[in-house]
Amino acid sequence: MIKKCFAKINLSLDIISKRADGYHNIDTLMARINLFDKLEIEKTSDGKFTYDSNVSLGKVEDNLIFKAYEVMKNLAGEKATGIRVKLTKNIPVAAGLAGGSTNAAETMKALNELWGMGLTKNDLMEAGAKLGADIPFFFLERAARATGIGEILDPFSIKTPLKVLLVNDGTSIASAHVYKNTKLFGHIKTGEIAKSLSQGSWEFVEDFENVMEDVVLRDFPHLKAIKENLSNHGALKALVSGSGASIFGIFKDEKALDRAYESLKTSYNFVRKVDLIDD
Ligand SMILES: C[C@@](CO)(OP(=O)(O)O)[C@H](O)COP(=O)(O)OP(=O)(O)OC[C@H]1O[C@@H](n2ccc(N)nc2=O)[C@H](O)[C@@H]1O
Ligand SMILES: Nc1ncnc2c1ncn2[C@@H]1O[C@H](COP(=O)(O)OP(=O)(O)O)[C@@H](O)[C@H]1O
Repeated sequence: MIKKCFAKINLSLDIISKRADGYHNIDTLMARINLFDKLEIEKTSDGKFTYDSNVSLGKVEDNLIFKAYEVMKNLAGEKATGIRVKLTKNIPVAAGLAGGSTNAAETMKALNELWGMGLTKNDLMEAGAKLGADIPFFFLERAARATGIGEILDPFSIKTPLKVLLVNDGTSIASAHVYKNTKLFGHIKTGEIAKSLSQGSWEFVEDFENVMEDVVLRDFPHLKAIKENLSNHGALKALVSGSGASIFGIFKDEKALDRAYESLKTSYNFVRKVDLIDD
């Protein structure tokens, strides 16, 4: 079975409060983009987890695909089998694009089908939330306003034809570091931004904001040039996605997007025109 694991960007991201469990309540607008890892999963009769990938992600036990397998194995009981997994990674890692989370979610979807478990979307969301805050979003398969730790999902449509250029220079950033250091939050008009996007308006694009950006740009100052470059090339808005380090530019005009792409593509590791697929 082959699954496409789509990445996400956060069009806007606010923190609402710090929780007693160390996590944070957030208010964010998330949309999947047409950048994906290819995940191939097949059942085996040896009872083992066998893994192969085009990139090295460290110990297999730390891989979210393996963790998702373990969660599903516990839920599947006697229906569980060994599996062989092949991951072709295209999504930059630790980049604010939720590459690990989307891999985990698609593993869970695949095993639910391969093992005939009959779990509902809600069952999968609940099980996925225990593995990572960003995972439930990938079961929804719609753009969403995410609150709580990211697991409370309110779908919305994006009618504004946003054109997006995504840039990543290879910097990896740990989400926990950024959450811990972000001090100014709680002021983004998330509801108004979502409403305006669902009406096809451009009015609130200038209000897109990510409260984590100050910490990301303070601790990784070389990223400022990417943001500036995107703005100088006509992006209406250039913003860090999630806890970084990917930065996306929002364009209205296709030609400006093309010019920015041509100019930046040789300067950074990863420069890609992407579409939002949840509209
Ligand atoms: C910041 C966001 C925005 O979409 O995305 P990324 O930049 O990682 O893509 C997410 O909240 C990342 O979600 P995810 O990466 O699934 O987080 P988890 O694995 O559950 O948690 C990693 C660490 O981030 C912190 N964390 C995460 C989510 C949250 N609502 N509050 C937190 O404080 C905690 O310190 C936690 O130990
Ligand atoms: N299958 C996976 N793909 C990517 N990263 C993974 C995976 N499994 C575990 N990780 C780990 O998860 C962390 C976060 O990676 P990722 O999900 O790509 O980024 P982000 O949380 O910034 O969106 C990294 O430290 C990475 O090593």
